[in-house]
Amino acid sequence: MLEIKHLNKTYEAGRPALKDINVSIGKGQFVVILGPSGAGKTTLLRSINQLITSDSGEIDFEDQNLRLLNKQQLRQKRQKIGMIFQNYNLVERLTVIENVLHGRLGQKNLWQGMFGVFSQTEKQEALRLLQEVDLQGFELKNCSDLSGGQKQRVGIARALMQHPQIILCDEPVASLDPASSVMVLDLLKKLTVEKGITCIVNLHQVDLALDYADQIIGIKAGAIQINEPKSQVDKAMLQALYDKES
Ligand SMILES: Nc1ncnc2c1ncn2[C@@H]1O[C@H](COP(=O)(O)OP(=O)(O)OP(=O)(O)O)[C@@H](O)[C@H]1O
Repeated sequence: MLEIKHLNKTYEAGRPALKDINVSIGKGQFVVILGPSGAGKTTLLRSINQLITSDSGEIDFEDQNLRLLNKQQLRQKRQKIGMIFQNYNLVERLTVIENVLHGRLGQKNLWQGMFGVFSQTEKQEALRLLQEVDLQGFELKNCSDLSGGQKQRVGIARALMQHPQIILCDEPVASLDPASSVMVLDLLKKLTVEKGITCIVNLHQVDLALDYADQIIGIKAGAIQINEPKSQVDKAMLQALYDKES
């Protein structure tokens, strides 16, 4: 469902951050991107929905190369690609339900967006999604009053409000304690299994990658070093990925 072909990216005056990346990702897969700090994980993830502009190559989704779309076309495709972030990217002064409804902003015109015009159906869906992420009763709390794990679950509900086919997760558990990390990753895994949503997840924790991934992409110095189903990934491959010498 997502094909990345010959993708390259060099930041201004830097060495290449992505070098000829070729990856194929199937529907409903839980894909973990691993690699040392500075390897290019965030650049790869954010290049998929064009938050970072790559230099060449293809990102094929629904038979279209996302790199070649105009603004309007890209806006439509981005609706199908949700994103969650290490720092949650919520509007802290707004309530939980308002933040979830923001997942629909991409489908609103400027006027509707500015005045927060949401239908009864959308509000009911937001309530249902908050139940799904186990946050019933929190609807009217301000996001600033939530724990990190709760904030990340609001972020997931907001992404689901878009009806995404893919969710990009940029270090979603890096700021969370172990119990909250498991809760968030369990939830993401459930989305892949039960809804067929593809989750592409940058992680620093190899143990969690091995617990949750269907496919592991290992990236080092901007190049793919591992691209395998988890069952094919062994300790030596992971050691080499993080080894400074190899
Ligand atoms: N905006 C930028 N301008 C210039 N160079 C950048 C920029 N963002 C990233 N880089 C460089 O690109 C390379 C890849 O960075 P990236 O953030 O993608 O790595 P990463 O694997 O996500 O790292 P980490 O695990 O530390 O978050 C690094 O050498 C980094 O310094």
